[in-house]
Amino acid sequence: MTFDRTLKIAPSILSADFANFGQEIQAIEAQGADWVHVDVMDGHFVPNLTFGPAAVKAFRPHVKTVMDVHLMIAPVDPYIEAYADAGADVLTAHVEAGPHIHRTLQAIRGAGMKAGVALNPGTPAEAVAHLLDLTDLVCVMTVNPGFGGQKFIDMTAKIRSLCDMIGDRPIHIEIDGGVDPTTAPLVAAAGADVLVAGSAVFRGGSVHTAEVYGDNIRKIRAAANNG
Ligand SMILES: O=C(CO)[C@@H](O)[C@H](O)COP(=O)(O)O
Ligand SMILES: [Fe+2]
Repeated sequence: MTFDRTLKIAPSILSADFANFGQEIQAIEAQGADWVHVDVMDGHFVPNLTFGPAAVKAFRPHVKTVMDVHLMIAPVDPYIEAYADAGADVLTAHVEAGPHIHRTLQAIRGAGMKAGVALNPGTPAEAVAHLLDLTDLVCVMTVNPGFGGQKFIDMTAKIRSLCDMIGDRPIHIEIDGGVDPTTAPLVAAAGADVLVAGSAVFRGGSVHTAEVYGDNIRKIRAAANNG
């Protein structure tokens, strides 16, 4: 995985058809997705439950781009090897998930993956200030994590602070939650390069009408690039 700052759209398969993940992943990639975002929830760190390492491993052969795994679980450390074995390219843990995020990021890199750190809306940018040498991606949550389809919370001031803090380090800034053609220009202009979008990509389409996914992805990308 090489680093670049061009805008990337990462559809979240949380909004896909849960009976059809393989075809859904193939459809979004054929329609222009740059990364595939996989939301892992444990019913403890967040009040929702999705899938674990065995399911993520089953997604892997379908993902030809980058498998971006967002862990909304606590604790994280006991599962890092399992997600490496499942084939995650990027593994993101929440800074709020435990007291030892520094060790967690070291372990993620040690297991051969890119290390991401996510910030809930209530957590300040400064929480990652001493983690940047261990971090390949900072995920700024623009909803409280747990569900797709929630209303965007404006975090543009936090994104700008992170950009200043990151400087020219090769660290992606990812935005997750409520991204659509209206909100994408705000976060792109503030400095984000990876835009996660679930409902705004899958809305109105299916694996049989995958061109709808393509239209949705193009609209988000065009809005972000023109913003
Ligand atoms: O991590 C999460 C939610 O906790 C996200 O990745 C959502 O899946 C984004 O969904 P939309 O807000 O784009 O519908
Ligand atoms: Fe996510």
